[in-house]
Formats: sequence, structure tokens, C-alpha cells
Amino acid sequence: MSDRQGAGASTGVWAVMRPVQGQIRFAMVLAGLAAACALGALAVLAWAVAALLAEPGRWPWLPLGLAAALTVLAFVLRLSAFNQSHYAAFRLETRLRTDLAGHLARVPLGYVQQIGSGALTKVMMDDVKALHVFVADSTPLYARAYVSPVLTFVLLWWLDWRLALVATAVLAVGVAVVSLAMRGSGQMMQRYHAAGENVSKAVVEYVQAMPVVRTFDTGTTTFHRYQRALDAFMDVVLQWYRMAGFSSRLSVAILNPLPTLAVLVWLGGWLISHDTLDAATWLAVLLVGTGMAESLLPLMSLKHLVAKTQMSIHRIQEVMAEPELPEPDMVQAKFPKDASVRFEAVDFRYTADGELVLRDVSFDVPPGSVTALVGPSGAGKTTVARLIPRFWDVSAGRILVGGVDVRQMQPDVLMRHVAFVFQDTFLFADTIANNIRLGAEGATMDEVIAAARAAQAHEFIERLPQGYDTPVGERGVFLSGGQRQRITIARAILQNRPILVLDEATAFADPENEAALVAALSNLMRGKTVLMVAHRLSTIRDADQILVFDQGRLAERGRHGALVAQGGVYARLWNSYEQAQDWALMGARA
Ligand SMILES: Nc1ncnc2c1ncn2[C@@H]1O[C@H](COP(=O)(O)OP(=O)(O)OP(=O)(O)O)[C@@H](O)[C@H]1O
Repeated sequence: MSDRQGAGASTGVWAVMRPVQGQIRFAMVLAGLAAACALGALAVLAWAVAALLAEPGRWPWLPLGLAAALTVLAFVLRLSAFNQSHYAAFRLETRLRTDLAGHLARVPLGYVQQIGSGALTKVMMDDVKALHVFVADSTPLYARAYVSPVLTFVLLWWLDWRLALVATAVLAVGVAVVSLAMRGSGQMMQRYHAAGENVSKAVVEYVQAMPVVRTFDTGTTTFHRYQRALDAFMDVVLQWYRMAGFSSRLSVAILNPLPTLAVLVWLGGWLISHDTLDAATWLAVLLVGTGMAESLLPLMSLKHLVAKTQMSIHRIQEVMAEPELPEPDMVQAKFPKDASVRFEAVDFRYTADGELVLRDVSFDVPPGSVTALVGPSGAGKTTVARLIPRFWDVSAGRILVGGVDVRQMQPDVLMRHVAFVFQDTFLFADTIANNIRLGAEGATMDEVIAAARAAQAHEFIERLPQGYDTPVGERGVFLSGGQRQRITIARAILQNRPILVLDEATAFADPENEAALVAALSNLMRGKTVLMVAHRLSTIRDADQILVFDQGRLAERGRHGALVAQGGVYARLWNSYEQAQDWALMGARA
């Protein structure tokens, strides 16, 4: 890492610490005072020895007592400094997690989905923790590493400027040699951390993919990937150890008291023999001067810690830099007038320089009607569905819900009008009843049960060990995919919002589950404005309107019969769907 980068790194570190900067400064002041007291104790001790030498019969109580008091004070101040830095670290940790959570609630949902829960969890847990460790353990050390050498120099200068200059010269040579030996270590450190991260990624992949990969190659492929990451990490560690091992041994050799002591003894002896130094001053210089080099040692290890923390901070700042979805202020915010949905000349691209995924898409969904979105894979159906709850904002054109641009509504107003049932169902680590209540917190138990009945979920819930009070989600009871989906449908039924956007399930575990899901969905859809990404064409024959997408464009629209007669994209999709059904039937008969 270049020096400029290093400087940037430290400002980055400071910027993230802003909420607790005052307390960290306080901790550093305490640590600096502790260093001053420790040095003061040494100086007073030198005074005591000098007094003893001058009058061997008289015990120097005053300086001895003062040295003891300063030592105790240094200890107390140092403890308080660490207390403050630990307290600041806890506050910073809580604050950062709250800020990150708040920010993630306001950035486009699509961003959260794209980055992935694993990576975001790592930022919120590991990176914030790394910052905690840095603030708690290093800030007092930093203060000491800067304060001690400066105060020692001042004291030495006051005692004897010649010896002070020599001690500083030894130190300067030491720092220069160590810096030379550590050249390139910044780059090495980055390689070390990057290799470490590859190992973590490979571990996560290995564990997460286990249920899938073990079924076809007993996990060998992902294990090899993990093994390779581990080997690469070992290579870097060994190289680094050789390099850092040398420079750290060198720094311990040079930045320890002995070289300074040797030079001070030699020069002091010479000065005394020429009658230009008295013994008491020489003694004081020997006691005080030797700690100068030693107090610089922590700076070497702190450099490493800063580089590591910098990577964590970079990731935290990257998440925080993601722009939040603009919200209208309370005065300008509007309310939807009815349950209609309208796309007006919508263009959309996922990234600023990416391809247009939707081009000039316009359609109307009248209140209370059912609209199906169909088209080949990758045509843009899911994107259309996800633009309505503002997973992202459109690149051009606008989307109206109840006659109002979704960007002019407060997000909670939009959410009160539109319910979403997507395929990736998520259940919280809570009871089934509370999972169904999500978004309708005031609902009574009777209402929860009624929703579960309509979603065809009541029977299987009743059979669970604690019924509606059975815990689900992580480490909860195991539910099949179909059962989880029915719980999310019950949730949407209870929310009872006028507009429903749903991504119909592609695969059904078994015919019984399919029948239950179809019944649940038709209960959910009753009386609502529905936009449905439909994968099974049989379910959309009765839709009021079918929108056929092809390569991001709205290619055709109409009812089933008319579209089949038209002989276009939909007719082709329908033919291949029917053919697939025939194949399935033939397969079943065979
Ligand atoms: N998060 C994303 N970032 C970038 N491009 C994306 C993202 N999600 C989808 N796309 C691209 O947008 C296009 C439309 O995808 P979309 O998922 O909307 O299609 P779809 O019609 O729903 O397909 P399928 O039926 O296979 O689910 C595709 O080319 C896809 O690669």
C-alpha cells in the first residue's frame, strides 16, 4: 500500500468512527497521559537514585513516593483508556448495525437481492466486528506509540541535548531500516486478506451447496474448490511469514532498548570522562532513553491492523454509499385513488450502462381484473412484477398505482395497497401464527385461522406439534415448499390488499399440493386486481388479459382464444405447452 493510500486509509477509518470520535479521543488522551505518567515515574526514579548517590545515608522518600504514585496513576489511566475505548467500540458497533439496517430498508430491494443475504450478513456481522476490535484494542496503543517517543525526546533534550540527539538518531536509523524491510508488505497484506476471503467464500459455498452437490458428485467438486482456496491461502501465508517474519524480527532487534542503551552508555561514558556530563544526568538518560525505541514497536503491528480494518470499512462504506430510493415528502405524497395499475412507456435497465431489459412497455390493468404476464424465459416478466413494489425504479416512463406514480407515494402507502407473493418464500424464526400475521399485526387469532383455511393451510398446521404456535424459520419445524407457499398465501389473504402481484410457482411437489395451491390462490385472488407471472399456461386461460412479453417488449395482448388465433408468440408458447403436456401424459401412461 502506498503512503498516500495509507493516509486515505486512516481518514476512512476516522470517517466511519465519527459517531464515537469524541470518546475515542478521550480514550487516546487518557492513554497519552498514562504514557506521560509512566515516563514521569522513570524520571522521578532517576531523581531518587541521584539523591541516594549524593547522600547514601538518606533514603529519598519524596521522589520514591512520587514514582510509586505516578506508576499507580499510569496504571489507572491506562485501564480507564481501555475502558473508554471498549465502551466506544460497543457504541460504534450498535450504531453501525442500526445505520446499516436502516439504510438497507431504504435502498432498492433489488440491490439487497442482488448483493445477497450472505454478503450483507458478512458486512453487518464480521466487518462491523472487525471495526469493534480495532477501536477497542488499538486506539489507546496508537496514542501511546505517538506520545511516548515525543515526551521522551523532550525529556532527554532537557537532560542533555547531545545524548537526546544520539538516541533519536538510533531510532531514526531503526525506523528507516524497518520501513525498508517492510516495503511491499502492504501489497502482501492485501493478497493475504484476499486469499483469506476466498477461503471464507469457498467454505460458505461448500456448506450451502452441500445438499445439491452431494446428490451428484458427493461434493467432490466444491470440496476441490475449497481445497484450492485453502492451498492458495497457505502459499500466501508462508510467503508473508517469510517476509513479515524477517521484518518483524528486524524491528524487534533494532527497536529494542539494547542498541540505544549501548550507544548512550558509550557516549555518556566518554562525556563523563571529559567532564562534560555528571553521573546523575547520565543515569537519568539511561533510565528514560531506552524506552524510546520500544514505544514505537506497536506502530508496526498497528499498521497491519489498520490495513485489515480498512478493508472492512471499505465494504461498510460501499453498502452505505448505495443511493436510497427517493421518497416524496409528506406534504407532496399522494394516495392511490383505486386498485388499477398502469405502465406508461416504461424502459428499464438494471445498471446504468446495461442493456435495456424492458422497452417502451405500456399497459393498463383495470381494478378487479386478472392480468397474466407470459413469455419465454428472460423476456422480462419478473422484472415487470418487481418494478411495481419498487425493487428498482424505472429508467424512463412511469408506473401508476391507483392513478398515482409509485415514486410519489410513501412506501408504506404503496405497501398497504399492493401485496406480493413471490416464489422465494421467507419465514421468520417465529410461530406460524405470527408469520401469517406479518403485515397485519393487529389480526385476531380467528382472522389468522380464517386466512389459513382459505389458503388451504389450516389442516396441516393443526397437525403440527404445537399447531399455530409451532416455531418455523431457521431451526424451526421443517415445512415442505408447498406448505411454506401456502403460509405466505395466508399472509397475503390476511393483509387483504386491493392489488396482488404474484409470481406463480413453477414446480409443484405433487398433485395434492398443486390442487391445494391452486385453490389457495383462487381464494387469494377473489375480488382483487391481479398481476400474475404465469408459468403454467393452463392457469391463465380465464385471465381477463394476457400480456405476452418477448425480449423486453410487450409483443401481444388479449384474451387466450384471440391470442391463439393470432398465431404469434403466444400461439407458439401455447403449442409447445400443449405438446409438453402430451409428452407428460404419454410418459405417465408408459
Ligand atoms: N438482477 C439482475 N441484474 C441484471 N440483469 C438481470 C437481473 N435480473 C434479471 N436480469 C435480466 O433481465 C432480463 C429479464 O429477466 P426476467 O427475470 O425479468 O425474465 P423472466 O421473463 O421473468 O424470465 P423467467 O421466466 O426465466 O423467470 C434477462 O435478460 C435477465 O438476464
